[in-house]
Amino acid sequence: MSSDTLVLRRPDDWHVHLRDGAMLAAVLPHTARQFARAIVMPNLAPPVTTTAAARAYRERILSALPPGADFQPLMTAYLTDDSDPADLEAGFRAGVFTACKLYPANATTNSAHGVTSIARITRVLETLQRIGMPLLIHGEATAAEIDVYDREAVFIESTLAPLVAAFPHLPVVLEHITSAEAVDFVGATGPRLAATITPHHLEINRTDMFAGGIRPHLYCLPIAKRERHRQALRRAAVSGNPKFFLGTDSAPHTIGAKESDCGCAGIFNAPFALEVYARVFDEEGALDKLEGFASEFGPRFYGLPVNEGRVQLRRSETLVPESVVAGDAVLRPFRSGQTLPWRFEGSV
Ligand SMILES: NC(=O)N[C@@H](CC(=O)O)C(=O)O
Ligand SMILES: [Zn+2]
Ligand SMILES: [Zn+2]
Repeated sequence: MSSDTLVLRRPDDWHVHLRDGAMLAAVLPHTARQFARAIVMPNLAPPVTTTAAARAYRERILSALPPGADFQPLMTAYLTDDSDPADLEAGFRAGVFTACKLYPANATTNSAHGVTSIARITRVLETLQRIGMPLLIHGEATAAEIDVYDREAVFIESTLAPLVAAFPHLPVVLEHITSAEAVDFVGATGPRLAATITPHHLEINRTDMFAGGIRPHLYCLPIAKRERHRQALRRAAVSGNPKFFLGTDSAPHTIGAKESDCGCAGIFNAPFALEVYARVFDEEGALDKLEGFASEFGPRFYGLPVNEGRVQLRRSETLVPESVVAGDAVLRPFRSGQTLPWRFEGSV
């Protein structure tokens, strides 16, 4: 393999929003082109809270796949204060659910039905620990008085640390980490705690959100932090530590919903996700660490086999278009207008 081509075991995306209806049809081909499997977030409106709803959503995803696509959606259950542990267990044992998702109520997009306090879901957590079903967490404290840039660190201290201490055998993924505090906590805690890292949090800091004016397409939650946090995330991603693996958090909203008086949180990065990760690992002199991060550590954590196929990236300039037209919707992809140094070429 020359240094201008990069062949990887087929990667998976361990955190993605595929949405529903016309938006699902528009964004799914981008994820299915680059990834073999994806952990599909359940924050639809209404949210996917039961095995029956997840089964139906999985069918809609499979029906929306382009002909010939080889892609497996891995479904998650949106936890509420009223989640039924017996249904979650049945859905997990039936192979419908891969994991449960904990949104603190009102932490992010479509989280109004989320969990209001961990004490409300004690029986659920006991069940998950007993059956080995992973708990995926949007880790932000939600009290209005907490500064938005501190919400992840406060959540770790006030909620995550006691949770992992109370449930030491529960597999937990702290999703889309954004801070040095998260890197340090995940690194220092036992093997049942892992974290996903997005392409955008590896590339942008909070100042980039205001470069020359407000940049609504760089607004996501948890919000990008100071440069020192971005550097900590980059070190974690390229470290070869299997606790840190790929999760794009591709979260499409229409351009209209982003460029608004009260714009939505979420960055649509699915079309060029691997190209951006490759640029980051290349800049860090760590292209040899990309395969573990993208294709091996996630399956290992979830107890799933790694993919058998291989994909190729080539060092070749790739212009990211200004927009991706998706039926009636127009979406702005992450890094629109930029030229990326890598190109995803598909299976080899
Ligand atoms: N990341 C985001 O900013 N938005 C996500 C929700 C989430 O992952 O928190 C979305 O669904 O739009
Ligand atoms: Zn989230
Ligand atoms: Zn997300």
